Amino acid sequence: MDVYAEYEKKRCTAQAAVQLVKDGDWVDYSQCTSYPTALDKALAERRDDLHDIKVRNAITCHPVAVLEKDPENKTFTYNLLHCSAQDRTYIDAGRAYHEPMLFRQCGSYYTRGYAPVQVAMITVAPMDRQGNFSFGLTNCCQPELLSVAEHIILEVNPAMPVVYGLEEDHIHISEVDCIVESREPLNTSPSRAPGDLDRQIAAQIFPYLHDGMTLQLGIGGMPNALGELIAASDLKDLGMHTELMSDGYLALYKAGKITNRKKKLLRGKGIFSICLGSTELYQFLDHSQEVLSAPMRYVNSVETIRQLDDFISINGCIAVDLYGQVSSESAGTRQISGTGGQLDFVTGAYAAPHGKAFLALPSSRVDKKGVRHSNILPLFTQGDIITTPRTQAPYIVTEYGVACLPGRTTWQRAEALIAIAHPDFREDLIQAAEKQHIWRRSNKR
Ligand SMILES: CC(=O)SCCNC(=O)CCNC(=O)[C@H](O)C(C)(C)COP(=O)(O)OP(=O)(O)OC[C@H]1O[C@@H](n2cnc3c(N)ncnc32)[C@H](O)[C@@H]1OP(=O)(O)O
Ligand SMILES: CCCC(=O)O
Repeated sequence: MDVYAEYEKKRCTAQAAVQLVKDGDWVDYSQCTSYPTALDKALAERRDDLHDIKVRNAITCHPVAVLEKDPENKTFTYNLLHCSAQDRTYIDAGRAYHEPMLFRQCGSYYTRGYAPVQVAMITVAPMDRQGNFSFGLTNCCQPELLSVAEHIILEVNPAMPVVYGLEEDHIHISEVDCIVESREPLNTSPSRAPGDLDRQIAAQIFPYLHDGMTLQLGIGGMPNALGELIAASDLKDLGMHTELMSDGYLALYKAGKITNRKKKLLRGKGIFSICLGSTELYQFLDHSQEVLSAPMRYVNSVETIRQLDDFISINGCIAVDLYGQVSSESAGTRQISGTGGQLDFVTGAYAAPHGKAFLALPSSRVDKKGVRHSNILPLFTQGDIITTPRTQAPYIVTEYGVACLPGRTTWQRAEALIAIAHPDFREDLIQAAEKQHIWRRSNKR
């Protein structure tokens, strides 16, 4: 096959490519940095001649053309596997919907037929001489999505780095319907910079870290603060096995902290599944032999993580109740993010020899009226979604300390969690624990 002739045959404008979309279709934008910006704009222009188009995506970094062009959602329904700050604005306005998932299972929703896809539109790197397009920054569920899509449109962008993968890391031109060339800017990080509170929380986790461990850092300000702390520390020979590759890891690579030399699995290689950060991070990954991508079903699999000795997982959460139930994705019924890989990594870290998972949160928050609320609650009553059940609750961290929950009774949990609650709320929490019959007379006050 002459791959260049094939390329010319399939190359077209975004407007021509989106003619593949038909009434009633599910259109999948994949996730995060593979967002097809030019195709999204072209699809939006078809608002008046299409009907009932369901678009699926995750972690949107800028306004979505199909929603901006269709303010009454007459044609397009937007569905999200994981939510960013941008996505929250749409969900809050009743203009988008969450699709709950576990990241390690997300690809199987496609292959088992639960998540239909008529048209997949993804951004990839330019074609190589063999006719392959690298998935670049988003490996994620790309293999499964592309295996079931009835039509595949590639948005080829020279800004997308070529990222080598463990196994599936590209698509061949023979499998593609249309190719659209684009120079749209890639999505860059919407992640929050760390503040003082994040640094205080990160400092509580720091004593648990040691040379040679393999690290998974989640999304949010606190994991970024921890990255800063480690970069400035004496720790050495760390490994990277993470769902999300972020600028926190770039800082660790630049500081020489990550060598992957001590990893028990894939020694010498850092592994990720999706990447979101700065342009500098994307350039760092281009043709890297040290950092490889892999599908989410591999990276987040408990079977994989348990082979990593000394595995430490650190993620953020929103609220915890005195039973040890953790909500990391909603505030009441307000969808904030998603389960993402949290439960995968909590489960995997526990299975790994010497593994530990930390879920971190500020002990309280002050609302817009200046009123302080505890993030450690007697019990959840407002419809909050439980991301990590109490049976899997790991180490919970606030700026006041660390509560280790596995193997602890209800009264021990209540005591450990109240000890790391904001001091203004501890007495109320003790009274609530007494009423809930999870406070023992000999508990400390
Ligand atoms: C990389 C991997 O491998 S990822 C695997 C792990 N995945 C996960 O852990 C997923 C779940 N966790 C998360 O998504 C994040 O860690 C979070 C949301 C818990 C924290 O992330 P941060 O960026 O630090 O959150 P931040 O403090 O900026 O708050 C995010 C939003 O939640 C709201 N929020 C946070 N806490 C509360 C609360 N207690 N009550 C009400 N709202 C709250 C904030 O107001 C903000 O909303 P807005 O931007 O619309 O105003
Ligand atoms: C991009 C991070 C997704 C997750 O929280 O798992």
